[in-house]
Amino acid sequence: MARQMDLAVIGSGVVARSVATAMAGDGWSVAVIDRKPPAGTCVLRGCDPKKVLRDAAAVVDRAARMQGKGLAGTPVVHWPDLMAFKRGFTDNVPAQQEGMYRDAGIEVMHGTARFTGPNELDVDGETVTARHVVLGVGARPRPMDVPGAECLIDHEAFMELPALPGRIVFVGGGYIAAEFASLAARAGAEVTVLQRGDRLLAPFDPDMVAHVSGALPPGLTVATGAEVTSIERQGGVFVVRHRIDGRQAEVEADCVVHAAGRVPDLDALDLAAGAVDTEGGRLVLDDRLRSVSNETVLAGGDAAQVGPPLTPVASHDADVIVANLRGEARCPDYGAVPSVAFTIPPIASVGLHEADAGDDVEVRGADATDWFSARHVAAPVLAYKTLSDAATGRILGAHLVGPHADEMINLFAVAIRAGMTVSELRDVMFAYPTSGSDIPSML
Ligand SMILES: Cc1cc2nc3c(=O)[nH]c(=O)nc-3n(C[C@H](O)[C@H](O)[C@H](O)COP(=O)(O)OP(=O)(O)OC[C@H]3O[C@@H](n4cnc5c(N)ncnc54)[C@H](O)[C@@H]3O)c2cc1C
Ligand SMILES: NC(=O)c1ccc[n+]([C@@H]2O[C@H](COP(=O)([O-])OP(=O)(O)OC[C@H]3O[C@@H](n4cnc5c(N)ncnc54)[C@H](O)[C@@H]3O)[C@@H](O)[C@H]2O)c1
Repeated sequence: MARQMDLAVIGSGVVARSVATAMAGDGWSVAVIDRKPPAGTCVLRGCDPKKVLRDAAAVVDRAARMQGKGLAGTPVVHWPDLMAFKRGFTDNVPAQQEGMYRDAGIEVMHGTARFTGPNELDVDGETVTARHVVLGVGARPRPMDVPGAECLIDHEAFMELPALPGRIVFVGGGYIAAEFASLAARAGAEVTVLQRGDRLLAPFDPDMVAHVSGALPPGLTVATGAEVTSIERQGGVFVVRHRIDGRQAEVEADCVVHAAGRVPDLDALDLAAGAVDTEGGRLVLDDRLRSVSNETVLAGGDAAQVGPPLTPVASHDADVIVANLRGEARCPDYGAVPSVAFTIPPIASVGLHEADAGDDVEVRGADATDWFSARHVAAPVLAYKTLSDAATGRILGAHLVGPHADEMINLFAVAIRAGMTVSELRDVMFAYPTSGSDIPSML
């Protein structure tokens, strides 16, 4: 006997939770289906646990910088204790989420969902029919076609390691490599990042990235233009071979981590059976996040990757999906999505990039490492770049690196969303001495 629902949501992350609770609140019958314990990537396997590890490593970094400046004795990361502390933020969450769903009258199904018809799903042998299906299935590590790829562990396994390996290689040079390498090096590992591209952190301003690359801690080596060609297990050690500057090189490691990008996790869904079109491994969606071939199916977040695969985007997509399920006609707006890579120091970005700016855009930027905000914490880097419309003064973009860049970027996001001009933002009184009080000098 099939379960008949108004809405089946596949996934239980940011997209799924928001859509499911909103529609259940409207009186719809809703099922949330996940093959993993509910709560999704950000809370259980991504942003939150990563930030716990990273912020502990940042304490070590800050203390090390202050040696001889009033602090003596550097703290060390005790990995097993840090893991236990991290688990305090994750272990209870699935049960809490199940309780929350139950209280909201939402059915939680554990299993892998796949389409068996345009409005019908199979969930490990159980049939669910639904007027609408929302795909909040997220992303998975991009399959790597190199010999020995099975030796790679992913970020999830990395965050479960009982002990920090002595030597770690990260394959890739984006968010995951930069953040995890940064924290692992501060935690005491010898870390190598093998990045195929010509710099770390391609989505960020190249000048800000250069500051991050120039402030790498001891124990962290970044090789750019390095394409991994094979990984070989030799006893308990891995040999990671790569091509760099036209020659072959190799590096040994105790652990090799996949950080080479994530793709929408669509394979298990049998989308053809659901009449849901894909192209090149991506869903084909209209401007309201509906499948072009089956309008009763909508998708958002990392599964859709219409906007950048970030939590605030997943949350925004969920709002758009809810509006469209309610019969409104809403399109997503990805203008001014703030983004932070929680490297040590953090790097942040919002809005227009210099590379995309025309002649009518004013760009101001500087190395501000000699400002008080950096000097009083012995920070090795503080730099900024701001962009504004030359004619109207409207703020269009901001790119930051250094202490509190991760928080400051939100102030710029507010200014851009609110359509503020340079003179309006300069007029704001910021509490002093805070990093926010540097903002008028950045404009
Ligand atoms: C290591 C890491 C760190 C990150 N840090 C940040 C950060 O600091 N800031 C930020 O903004 N973003 C960060 N992100 C990105 C952010 O986590 C994602 O953009 C966000 O979680 C996407 O949410 P979602 O709802 O689209 O999917 P997810 O939260 O990934 O949910 C998808 C769920 O669908 C389930 N699923 C998939 N297929 C099926 C199926 N066929 N049947 C049943 N269930 C299925 C999966 O088990 C999963 O639980 C990070 C990502 C990673 C990997
Ligand atoms: N702080 C955050 O917001 C945060 C943190 C972690 C992850 N994320 C999200 O998760 C997504 C996935 O992260 P990611 O770091 O895996 O991907 P990414 O897309 O950020 O970076 C992948 C990098 O791997 C490199 N690469 C690909 N194949 C390679 C190979 N064979 N050899 C060497 N390098 C190779 C690419 O050049 C690219 O720079 C990101 O796009 C991001 O949106 C966000």
